Amino acid sequence: MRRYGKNPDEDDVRVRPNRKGNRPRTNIRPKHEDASEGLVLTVDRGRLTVLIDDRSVTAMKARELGRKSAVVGDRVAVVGDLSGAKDTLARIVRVEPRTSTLRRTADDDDPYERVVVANADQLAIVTALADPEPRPRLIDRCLVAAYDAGLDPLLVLTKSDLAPADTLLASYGALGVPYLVTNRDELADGSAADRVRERLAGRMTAFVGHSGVGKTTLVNALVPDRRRATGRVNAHTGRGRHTTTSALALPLPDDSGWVIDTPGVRSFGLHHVDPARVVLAFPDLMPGTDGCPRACSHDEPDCALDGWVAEGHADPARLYSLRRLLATRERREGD
Ligand SMILES: Nc1nc2c(ncn2[C@@H]2O[C@H](COP(=O)(O)OP(=O)(O)OP(=O)(O)O)[C@@H](O)[C@H]2O)c(=O)[nH]1
Ligand SMILES: [Zn+2]
Repeated sequence: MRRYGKNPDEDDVRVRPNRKGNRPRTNIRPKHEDASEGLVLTVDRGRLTVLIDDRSVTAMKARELGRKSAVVGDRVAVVGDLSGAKDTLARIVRVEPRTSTLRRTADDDDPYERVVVANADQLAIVTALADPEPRPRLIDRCLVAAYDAGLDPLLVLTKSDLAPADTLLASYGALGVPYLVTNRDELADGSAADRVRERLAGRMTAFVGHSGVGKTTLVNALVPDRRRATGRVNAHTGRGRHTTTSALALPLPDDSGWVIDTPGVRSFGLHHVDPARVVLAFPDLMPGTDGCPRACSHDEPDCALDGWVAEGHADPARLYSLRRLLATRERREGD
């Protein structure tokens, strides 16, 4: 399996090495020194909305980018008509190196990776405590994706007015994932948004969750002028509805960070995940992997972690949690 972007400095472009060496790649890319820097706010059918200074500019990929894609959160260089006026179309000539790349596949055996967002540093995993019922496997999968991409996870448990959070929290205790619990009253009086906002300060946080968990309600509470922001974006993409069909980056008030709302997910395929990166999120277990066979998945009989933990070097609940996350890749139920 080919892997991409495991190195945060690595580009997302899928260039095959020139094995034959008969056609050296030349750098024909014009310099575009006059290009302006922008941030991709959303993507809709090949049209990207890019924030340049304070303007939303509609742009498309320049041909020279080839198969390289620009996704929400990408920093890009843009040329052409940058006025943001109606019916203008600028060109994206460069995608800057990403600090992170959150990916998913539709299914675990689906090799087609889609990049969900670029440059996020936190993943808010939104789960309702009821209506719809929490789906721990989906949470685990999102956690694995976050760890793989190097994003800090944040668990946001909504609708605690409908069901208590203790059972779910107990099963995540050993993982040490930071969490917040919100309910309807706190949404109404603004305290839910205030508490969530504290965790978002200065960060770019992608919100993921199953449809109906209250993600949009929460994001709207965090970004009070969202309706205006989405309205503006829609004007440029020509889309009349404001359903979340593409990820959308929204600035938090007072320049205090970015929220990226993403469409509700039913599954989070992990075909692309490298187990060796998941264990990096368990620094307390890392020394125990020294005795592992080469390319150990840490979920196999020869894994040295069992013996090491049995010797008392780490909390067995931590190894159990790691194994649970690693095992979530093997399941095929689609969640
Ligand atoms: N009881 C209760 N209902 C809530 C709470 N938060 C949101 N809801 C309701 O849950 C329903 C779904 O909320 P949305 O914000 O649309 O859910 P979503 O996750 O954005 O769903 P998609 O847009 O389909 O991805 C709405 O009817 C909300 O009013 C909560 O804390 N308590
Ligand atoms: Zn191992």
